[in-house]
Amino acid sequence: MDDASGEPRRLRKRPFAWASDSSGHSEERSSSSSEQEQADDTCDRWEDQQTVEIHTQVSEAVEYFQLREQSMNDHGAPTKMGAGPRGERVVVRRQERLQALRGRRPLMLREIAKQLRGRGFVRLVDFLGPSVGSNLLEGFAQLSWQPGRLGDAQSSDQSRSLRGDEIAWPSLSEAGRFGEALQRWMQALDELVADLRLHLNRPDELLRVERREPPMASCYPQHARYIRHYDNNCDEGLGDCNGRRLTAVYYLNKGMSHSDGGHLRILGQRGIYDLLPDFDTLTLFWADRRTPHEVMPNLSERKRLALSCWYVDVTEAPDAPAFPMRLESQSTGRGVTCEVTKTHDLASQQRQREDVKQKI
Ligand SMILES: O=C(O)CCC(=O)C(=O)O
Ligand SMILES: [Fe+2]
Repeated sequence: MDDASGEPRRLRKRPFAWASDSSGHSEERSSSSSEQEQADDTCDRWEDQQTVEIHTQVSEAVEYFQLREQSMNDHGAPTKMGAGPRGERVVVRRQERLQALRGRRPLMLREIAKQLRGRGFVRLVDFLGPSVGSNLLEGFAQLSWQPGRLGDAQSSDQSRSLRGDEIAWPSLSEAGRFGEALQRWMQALDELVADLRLHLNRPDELLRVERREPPMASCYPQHARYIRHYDNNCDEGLGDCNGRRLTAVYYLNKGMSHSDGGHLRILGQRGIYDLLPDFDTLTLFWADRRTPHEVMPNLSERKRLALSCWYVDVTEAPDAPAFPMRLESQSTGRGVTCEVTKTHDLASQQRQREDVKQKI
């Protein structure tokens, strides 16, 4: 893929360059912001030589399949990083930094952009407040659910053991409190992404992201998991390119603790992070090959509930079933009403998408 400057295609950033100590744990080093930026620059440096490119791609593939094997053999093993003090401390520190910038939106946006660019994900707590979250939660009871499916697999016992969630597509035109809450959520998310476009304006970031898929609700019963995968398995225009650039997942699980499992495990460029899917928390991460991730088994009897949306670069996938997002940034916004999409027939398009979604 050529970049905006018209430079020739070069090697994609290595997706698996996280630092790991000999125990297999990864740790974020505390670093000054200039060191941090230097590290980011290093990540952005490209290799030019063809041989290096081929070698790197082969070892990435091998590494990825080893990771997948590891994921499939985990069988609900307790999480290593998030449950332990180190990984959690890092995630919490980042969150606190963001919290401190609340009410100062321009600074908050810069911090969100920095975290996304630097480690591939960002976690925002107290995204909408308890009443919107509770109305969403209430509405989940009225959705019609169906099994989530892996790319090529039928809904067999084996595929359910790899991906055990149930999914549904709530309509933004739902009546009552649920519909209102959905629209509030969608609007807040669209505004956030629109604002972030100003900070994340590279071609492989949000530059060409103007659309999003219909939101998807997910429900993981006890023991359900989702093995390691990418949400968009596109490699420089090759492979299964669905245009997804940014994944947003908003969680609805009250009173969760690490012993409940169900973490979102992100294999980021700087480490492995287990993120607790707790109530009113939003996680954003790159949907493409920069972010292998998985949902760890839900060890609790309570269902793990979330609402997701994928933001799409249609230049990568012109036929993607995606719709215009609200593009006005909140800072300059004039209160344009959130576009309401009937998800009726979108559900069948979405199902087709789920069928072809490449799972590793
Ligand atoms: O619910 C989550 O934390 C992530 C789910 C996921 O990876 C997906 O639906 O593709
Ligand atoms: Fe995913």
